[in-house]
Amino acid sequence: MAYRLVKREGIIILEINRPAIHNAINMEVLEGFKELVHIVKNESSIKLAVITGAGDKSFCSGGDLTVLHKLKTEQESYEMLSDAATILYDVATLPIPTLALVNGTAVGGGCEIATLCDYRLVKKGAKCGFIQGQLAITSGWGGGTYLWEKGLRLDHTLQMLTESIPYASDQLLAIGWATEVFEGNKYDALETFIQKMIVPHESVLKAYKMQLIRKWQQTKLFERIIEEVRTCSVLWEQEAHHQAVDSFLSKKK
Ligand SMILES: CC[C@H](C(=O)O)C(=O)SCCNC(=O)CCNC(=O)[C@H](O)C(C)(C)COP(=O)(O)OP(=O)(O)OC[C@H]1O[C@@H](n2cnc3c(N)ncnc32)[C@H](O)[C@@H]1OP(=O)(O)O
Repeated sequence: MAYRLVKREGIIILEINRPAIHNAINMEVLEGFKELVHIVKNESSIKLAVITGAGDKSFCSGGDLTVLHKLKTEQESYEMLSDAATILYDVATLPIPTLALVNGTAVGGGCEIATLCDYRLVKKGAKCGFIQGQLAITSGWGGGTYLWEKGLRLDHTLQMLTESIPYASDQLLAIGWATEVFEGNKYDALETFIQKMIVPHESVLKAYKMQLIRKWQQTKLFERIIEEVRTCSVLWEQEAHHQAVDSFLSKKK
């Protein structure tokens, strides 16, 4: 399976399970996100949703370029991008806190997925960044729009998007993108982090998450995400993007 879903003691964990290609996202993984949303919305006892990656190298390297490179036109890419962005919006607006357990590299759409979560626990040494610019596109799953919502200094937000490079864990903490940086076993770090949060009744957690979701509804976050998708799909069709993807794939061993 391209993902694993594990429930334990009020927590549900989705692990992206494609470590050979740095946990790149394909349609099967997106189905896993849909299943995560379905479970949380139907099991009121779940208090926290965690996303992580299999292995110790990567959290997620974004969209699977061996699949995505087949999409050439604005319309083809818009359909894929909007489908994924809609699924990920349902994850971001789950009625409980969400946490990215960043066990390694998170780049491109992988950095977008970590950014949409409410918390980011980042392994020391992990590198995360919006590297889409290296492919001559912008973020396309909502990640840029979510980043503007995370309360970083506006110049740091624009810098993280436009530099299109992975940031080291200490820099991610310094600019306020990482909630915490941990060393050692990721599940030990998760356990320590949630000790305090799991105490309140789930209705308390849901009430506070609803305050954020209400703000996003009132500021038309989803509409802004679809504008991001449209911008990405226009750039996607450009020759510069296709050349950048072909160049990456031609390096494959
Ligand atoms: C859908 C749109 C979305 C957005 O724009 O919002 C996106 O995410 S677009 C995709 C953006 N992601 C990338 O461009 C990341 C590409 N990958 C890398 O930069 C590197 O692989 C990295 C930094 C993750 C790891 O580098 P490292 O040198 O340690 O490993 P390799 O590059 O040799 O990778 C090993 C192996 O995995 C394959 N691989 C890695 N990432 C992807 C990917 N996203 N899609 C498909 N395949 C990927 C890589 O080709 C190598 O394959 P091999 O056959 O072993 O040569």
